[in-house]
Order: sequence, then structure tokens, then C-alpha cells
Amino acid sequence: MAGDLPGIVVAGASGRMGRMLLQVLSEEPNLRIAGALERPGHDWIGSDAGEAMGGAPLGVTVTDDPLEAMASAQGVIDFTAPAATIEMADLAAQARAVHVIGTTGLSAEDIARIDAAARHAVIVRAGNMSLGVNLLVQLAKQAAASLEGWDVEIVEAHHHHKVDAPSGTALMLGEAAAEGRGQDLEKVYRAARDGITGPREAGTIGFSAIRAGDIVGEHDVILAGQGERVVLRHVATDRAIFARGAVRAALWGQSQGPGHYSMADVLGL
Ligand SMILES: NC(=O)C1=CN([C@@H]2O[C@H](COP(=O)(O)OP(=O)(O)OC[C@H]3O[C@@H](n4cnc5c(N)ncnc54)[C@H](OP(=O)(O)O)[C@@H]3O)[C@@H](O)[C@H]2O)C=CC1
Ligand SMILES: O=C(O)C1=N[C@H](C(=O)O)C[C@H](O)C1
Repeated sequence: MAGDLPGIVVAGASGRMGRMLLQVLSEEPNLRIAGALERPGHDWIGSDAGEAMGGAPLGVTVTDDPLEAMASAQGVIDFTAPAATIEMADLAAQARAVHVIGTTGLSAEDIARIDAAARHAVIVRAGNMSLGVNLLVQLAKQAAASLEGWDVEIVEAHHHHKVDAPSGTALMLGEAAAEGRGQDLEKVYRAARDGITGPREAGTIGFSAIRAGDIVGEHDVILAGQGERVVLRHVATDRAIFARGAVRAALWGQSQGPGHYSMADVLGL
């Protein structure tokens, strides 16, 4: 019976990822949609989430009250913005609901707050929930470790609505490459270059971001040596890959103890 399935709340229901999550969850046989959250004053509040999207009713009324939304939920999937995610981490921990966080642009302070909430609840957080990117992260670590002395550059491209740079995925890839080389990313991180920069500093990891049109998300890890280079690339063409990963994480989290997990944990990578 649907009522016996773990119930999931979609935070930021009207967003690009919120809509995709409602669609993917409505087709998921092992979970049910328990709630849909939006900000106070949003014009979806009080409407059926499916109808608000222009589709068939889902039987879930959009609310601005997280406690009401979580009353009968075992999980929250949250692709919103840092301020909303931090608030949600405390509320989900109080409700003992699995919190799946896709939000990017989180500061070190935000992550410390999430770590604190994860002492009491299951939190799965990843800058990218797709299977392909999480595999690419492993490959980037291995390549950076093997190609000693080669320059590493990360180039990412996203749609013109994206507010944070570099992307969460680019940072995951940079962290993996740095880890492969036994480096601390904070020390070797170099942001996009501009003006008279001088020659490239050996051992650094450079980041460049393109923002244009409706690009879903593209990431290249360029490893360049003398006379050759390796380019590891992931191209996302459909946001459903992120939503499917998040749904898988919400399901996986139902049988875990408290902790701050990654998508690599969920996928067993
Ligand atoms: N980890 C992954 O795999 C992926 C991560 N992302 C990340 O997910 C996040 C959302 O992306 P996207 O769906 O494209 O963005 P959108 O702007 O389309 O959606 C964000 C939603 O969150 C809501 N929201 C924002 N701030 C608050 C707040 N303080 N309180 C309540 N609701 C809030 C927005 O409401 P309103 O419109 O009223 O502001 C909106 O409905 C980004 O950080 C993005 O980088 C995206 C794709 C994949
Ligand atoms: O904002 C997006 O759209 C995306 N954000 C994530 C990121 O910052 O890497 C994941 C994906 O690339 C889409």
C-alpha cells in the first residue's frame, strides 16, 4: 500500500530540480510524495503540486510550513539554496527524516552546520547526484595520482540562471584530483585567470566557468603533460539524472544510521 512506503518531501518544489523530482518521484514504486514545500508568499502555496506544474493532480498540497510537510515524512529532498538548506538540516534532524542535499554553493560554515545535524540524522549530500559524475570523480582521482607533474584544469559550463561558481561538481572533481596527489585543494585552488597572470604555477588546480543559455551541466577535467593530454568529460543532457540519484539516496538512507554521507557511499563507489 502507498501509505506504507517511505514518504518524501520535495523542498523548492517549483524550481528546475523541484519539478523534476516531483515527476521522478511520482513514477517511483518504492517511495511516495509526502509533501511539497515552497517559500511563504509563493503562488504555488495551497495548490496541488501536480496541477501547479501544469499536469495531473498528485494529491499533495504545496505548503510553506516545513513541519506540516514533514509530519508524515521519512525523507526530504532539497535542491534549493544554502540558507534554506541549513534551516532544513535542523528541521529534518528533529523529525529524524533522511535529508538528501543537492544544493551547491554551501560555505565551510554551512557544511559545519550540516555536520552537526548529521550527528542525529542521516544526511546524504553531493554537488552532483548522477552516476556518471560520481564515477568521473573516481577517475579524476586516479588520473591525477598517475599523471604526476601534469597540469590539472577543470572547466565547467552551465545555464545562465546558475548563481554559484565554480559548480559543486567542479569542486568535487578538484577535491578528488587534489586527494589523488596528496594535496589540500584549498592550498592549490586557482580561480579563473584574468589579465597579466604570469605563467602557470606548477601543482595548482585551475577552475574556469562558462554560463550560457540552457546548458544542463558539462564538466571537463583536463590533465596536460608535455606533448599529450587527457580530457575526462561528463555531459548532462537531462536533469532527470540528478533527480534519479537523489531518489536513490533517499531510499538508501532509510536503512542507515546517523551520519553525513556522499553519493559515493550510496553507489558503493
Ligand atoms: N547536486 C546535484 O546533482 C544538483 C544540484 N543542483 C543545485 O540545486 C540547487 C537548485 O537548483 P535549481 O533547481 O536549478 O534552482 P531553482 O532556482 O530553479 O530552484 C530553487 C528552488 O528553491 C527555492 N528556494 C530558494 N531559496 C529558498 C529559501 N530560502 N527558502 C525556501 N525556498 C527557497 C526557490 O524558490 P524561489 O524561486 O521562490 O526562490 C526555488 O523553488 C542549486 O544549488 C543547484 O546548483 C542542481 C542540479 C543538480
Ligand atoms: O545548478 C545546476 O544546474 C547544477 N548544479 C550542480 C553543480 O553545481 O555542479 C550539478 C549540475 O551540474 C547542475
